[in-house]
Amino acid sequence: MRISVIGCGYLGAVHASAMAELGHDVVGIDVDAAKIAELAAGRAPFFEPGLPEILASAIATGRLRFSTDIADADGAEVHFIAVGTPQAAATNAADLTFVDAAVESLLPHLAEGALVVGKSTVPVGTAARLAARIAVAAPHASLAWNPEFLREGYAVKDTLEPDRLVYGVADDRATSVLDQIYRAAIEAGTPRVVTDYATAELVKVAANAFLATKISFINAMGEIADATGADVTALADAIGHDARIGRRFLNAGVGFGGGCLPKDIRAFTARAEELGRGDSLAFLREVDEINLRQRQRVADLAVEAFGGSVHRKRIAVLGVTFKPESDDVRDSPALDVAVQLKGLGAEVIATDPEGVENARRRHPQLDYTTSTREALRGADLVVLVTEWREYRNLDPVETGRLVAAQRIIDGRNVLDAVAWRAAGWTYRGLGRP
Ligand SMILES: NC(=O)C1=CN([C@@H]2O[C@H](COP(=O)(O)OP(=O)(O)OC[C@H]3O[C@@H](n4cnc5c(N)ncnc54)[C@H](O)[C@@H]3O)[C@@H](O)[C@H]2O)C=CC1
Ligand SMILES: O=C(O)[C@H]1O[C@H](OP(=O)(O)OP(=O)(O)OC[C@H]2O[C@@H](n3ccc(=O)[nH]c3=O)[C@H](O)[C@@H]2O)[C@H](O)[C@@H](O)[C@@H]1O
Repeated sequence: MRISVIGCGYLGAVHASAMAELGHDVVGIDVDAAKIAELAAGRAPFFEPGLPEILASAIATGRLRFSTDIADADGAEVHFIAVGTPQAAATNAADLTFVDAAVESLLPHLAEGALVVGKSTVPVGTAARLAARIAVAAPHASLAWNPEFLREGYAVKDTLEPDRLVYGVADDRATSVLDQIYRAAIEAGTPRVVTDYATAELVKVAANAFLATKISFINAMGEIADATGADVTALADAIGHDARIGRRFLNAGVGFGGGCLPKDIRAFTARAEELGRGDSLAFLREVDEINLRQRQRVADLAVEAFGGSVHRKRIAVLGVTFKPESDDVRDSPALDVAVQLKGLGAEVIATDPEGVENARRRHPQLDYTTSTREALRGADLVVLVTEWREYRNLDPVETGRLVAAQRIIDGRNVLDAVAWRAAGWTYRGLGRP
């Protein structure tokens, strides 16, 4: 099928490449000329494992092009909307400016029978509003909402082999068009839920709200464990054996960040309030607060480690991205901790295998290095906040030779506390004795 993908960020660039990989004829469109120049040259503008390979192979087939000109969407049968929906500047609500602008810009280019397919995460009610707009301005076209569940770091696999497909549609034709697009996944037995717009929009935010709640739940248990000498990791293992609970997303630590979970739970809460159902999602405020407390807790542990002040202490912060296998620093707990410590007067040296460039752009006041050894050398304290494999595999004895003082805070509870203590380190985890 002929497809356009409007918005080529973490979601859209992967989606465009994956659709071409599946055999469709795709044009990716973005207003960011630098991003489009990179993509058109076959280079991924951000770190995402597997993307460079499918990008290059799809471009080589001639089935994938990139453009800054919305007119290049002309003639496509399906137009995916994959632009950002960040938190609005002054409120918790989602900023829909980009979605609205993308749909407006598409209207003159919609061919007879074209299907606009929303992938961006939006507040419930957005699809119905946009469908009404399309019905007036381009009545020969229609709309579906097809939320995306990919995880950064696994985006290519998640796009090609999704857990499930969700279609929010107003008619059967939209379902059959989406079935053609996702034929390979459907033939592989991927569950598919066909529903209305509102349910499809809600499925997406409900899924992220559930994941965020699961993480904050275990972090709340971690706070209680801290107060009682219990071990939250053993607790998570034990409750995780119950198949109804499950062990995934029960890793206590510095908490969740990124371009999605934090802003999605806030936007969901804001939307519920607009709908007069604020009470139903009041618990998500608590989920947010528990989450933000973990960042504070790591900073507090650092201060505690020096008996009350980090002033002029050299602190190595391992990790700046919101999670490993990504260069994304949006709402990163790791970067937040580094900035807090710097603000308290510490000499922070932050390191990350992929995120330094993005972090430096946001927080130029910090010192960065891409070398773990350089970060560790002479440190009075080491703070592990993003669990890249390289940091998980650090050898406590060898690391001990690099630092000035053997103090470590394991903000992700991924190190072997016994081994680190045996090597002479003062080890602190979160919710672990
Ligand atoms: N990043 C992720 O892992 C996932 C993101 N989502 C959702 O997908 C949406 C996009 O997220 P990301 O890709 O992370 O954001 P992003 O910020 O990386 O990408 C958005 C892109 O849209 C472009 N854009 C903005 N206005 C435009 C316009 N009028 N026309 C063309 N391009 C325009 C921007 O230049 C940018 O490149 C959000 O709603 C997000 O919640 C959903 C699932 C996964
Ligand atoms: O809507 C989105 O954009 C996406 O948001 C998340 O994906 P992502 O943000 O890429 O990352 P996750 O793997 O979900 O991790 C989110 C955050 O939670 C943290 N986390 C995760 C798991 C855990 O047990 N503990 C924990 O603190 C991670 O470190 C990270 O900061 C969802 O997992 C995706 O399904 C969804 O599509």
